Amino acid sequence: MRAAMAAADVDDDVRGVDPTAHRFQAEMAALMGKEAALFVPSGTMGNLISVLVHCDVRGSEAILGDNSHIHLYENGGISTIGGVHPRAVRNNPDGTMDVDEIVAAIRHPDLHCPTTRLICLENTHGNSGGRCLSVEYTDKIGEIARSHGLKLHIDGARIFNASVALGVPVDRLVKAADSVSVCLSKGLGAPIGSVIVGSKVFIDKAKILRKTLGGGMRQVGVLCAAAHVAVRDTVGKLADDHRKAKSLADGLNKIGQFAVDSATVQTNMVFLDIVDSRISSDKLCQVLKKHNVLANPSSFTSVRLVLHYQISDNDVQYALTCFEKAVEELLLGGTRLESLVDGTTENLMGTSQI
Ligand SMILES: Cc1ncc(COP(=O)(O)O)c(C=O)c1O
Ligand SMILES: C[C@@H](O)[C@H](N)C(=O)O
Repeated sequence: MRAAMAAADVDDDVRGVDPTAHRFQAEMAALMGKEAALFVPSGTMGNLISVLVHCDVRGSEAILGDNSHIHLYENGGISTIGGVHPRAVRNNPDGTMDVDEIVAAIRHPDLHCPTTRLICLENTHGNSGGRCLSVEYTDKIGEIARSHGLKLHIDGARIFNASVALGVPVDRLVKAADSVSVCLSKGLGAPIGSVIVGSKVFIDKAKILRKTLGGGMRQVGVLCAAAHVAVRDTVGKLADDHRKAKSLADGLNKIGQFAVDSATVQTNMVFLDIVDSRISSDKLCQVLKKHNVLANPSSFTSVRLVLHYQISDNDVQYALTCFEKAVEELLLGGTRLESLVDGTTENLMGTSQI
């Protein structure tokens, strides 16, 4: 990937003449079954641009999940920057929103109300454990959008994980969407960036908005070269990430203090519940970090683990031993573990980021 970056043929992308950016964008548009594509610095900007292009009239409203990334983790950008009103609909545990609740949220013309212009989905759904939205569900929401004169955007930060887990080609999975934002810098392993895909008219507007937001980049071919390698070489490794996630979940379920609903482990994420009240997620993550196992508390009693292709099966087994040691330390007050860790830390495997 670094060699591809160094060798990239580059020029000024603000003037639209970076050849590697052109090639990568054309490749992604074809792969996703859309007319055009645009490289952007982040998934947050990809979602923001997409929503603002679809909702380019004052008083617009976007229907989105109350547990979605756009609604929770993008600083409310669609409102604070774009003046778009969010209409949050309850996310189900599987990441979907009930069809009838979406339909009920669509505004009827009324002097008192914003105008619905967009429905946003998220696939896979991050806060639901990386679960996949089916192609049937996506098509159904697309049909609802079309029949009501609305657009459909998919936050596809991990859309390739969904495609691989479902066994559905990615262009088929997003066929109903008017736009998709795809993260290259997550499980695909590129150092930075996302790409948005849609119609040529949509992408032409998106390009202007990207510049407005300060996202116009110059020799961006350096980054697109990495992104090309990521899509070419890593999509084929995602199924193995998913297999290792299930292996991690199975191992965690053998430790009495933890529980994982294995049915929710569909891709590369594992959300574990701590079923021993003596252990908090913060403390657990702190102890794991001492052993180079990086995890995020997702609530006081649950922890999120995300796998990627550089995590080996041995790393998964190593992580499981670290969970066992963490339990000992947190329940025994660190007596036995300190002696264990002091004497053997340097023998433990290298950095294993789970
Ligand atoms: C589902 C989802 N959408 C969008 C984003 C935003 O991506 P970025 O961190 O590149 O802004 C993330 C975060 O990583 C995400 O998990
Ligand atoms: C928090 C969010 O921005 C990030 N995508 C994550 O899943 O960790």
